Amino acid sequence: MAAAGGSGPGGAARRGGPPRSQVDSGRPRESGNLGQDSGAMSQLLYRALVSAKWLSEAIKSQQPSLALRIVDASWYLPKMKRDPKREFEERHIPGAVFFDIDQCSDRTSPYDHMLPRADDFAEYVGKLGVGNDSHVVVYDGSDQGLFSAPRVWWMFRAFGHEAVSLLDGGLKNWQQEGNALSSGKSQVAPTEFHASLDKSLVKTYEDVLDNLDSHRFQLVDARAAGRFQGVEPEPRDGIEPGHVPGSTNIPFTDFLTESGLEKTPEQIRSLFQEKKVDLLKPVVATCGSGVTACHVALGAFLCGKPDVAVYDGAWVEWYMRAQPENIISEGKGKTV
Ligand SMILES: O=S(=O)([O-])[S-]
Repeated sequence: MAAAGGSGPGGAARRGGPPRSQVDSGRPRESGNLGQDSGAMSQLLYRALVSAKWLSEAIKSQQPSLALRIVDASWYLPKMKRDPKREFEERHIPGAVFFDIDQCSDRTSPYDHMLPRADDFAEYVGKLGVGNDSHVVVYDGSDQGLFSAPRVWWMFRAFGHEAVSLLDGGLKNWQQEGNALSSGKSQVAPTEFHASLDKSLVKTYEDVLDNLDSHRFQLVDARAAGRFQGVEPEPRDGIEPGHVPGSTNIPFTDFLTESGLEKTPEQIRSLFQEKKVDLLKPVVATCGSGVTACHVALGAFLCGKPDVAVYDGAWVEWYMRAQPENIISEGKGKTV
């Protein structure tokens, strides 16, 4: 599965990538184009999701021109008591490498897995054998189908790598469809990767604070409804539940079908409409720590809106830094 040069997926990405039929068998991914040229838009969107069938055929064909690099980005909340690295060694998609979301982060920040510097990201993914010509396919092993993988999809895009897809339905669906698994540590040849941060895809505490008055963007929070409302506990010690004033709640699970596949763009567009989120206007996604927020960015991407930014510090940072009046909660809120 090592990335190959020249006519690899970097080239594919520049040409618009493999034909849609090759990418996503059976589940149409055409989306509304929000007023943009539909040809250009479908070229842009080809990479967002690949099906298990496509990936399994791509692995079997071993075509160097695909320059495929499969990435297991499993990450779980501590309360779930799962060890994603150990699980990776027990079972993963053949050829996959393990991406550690906590490791590939700004380790100097007091907040969880904040984006690393571009050079650090480049060094980390280069060691995983990901080059600028790689077509990266990301998945995770969650019960939901996809949980943390969209974070890594978004990280690649934030660092300028557009040739990145998610495996629809994740490892769960891969296994349900009877596809092969491997075990053990991955062996990869390191390569070079150059990264450059697209700052428009990242928002800070100051941006969200400023937005309380300026209303420049719509803030969508992907946490479960009870955490958003303030009536169910946050999973992190010392952090009470609640939400940023004026934000809208769309739990990340609402973007998925019961079987863990991504909903269709039409269903996702209705979801945004029901929640009165206007996709023609700026949208920023948030959640507990910047992981599940990326489902909002993915959902909008599938509807033809690739510019949804993520508030990286998310609720943990907001709760720690905001004044009590800016913690909206039906529960305890913030008193000091
Ligand atoms: O806490 S989380 O929503 O980032 S998984």
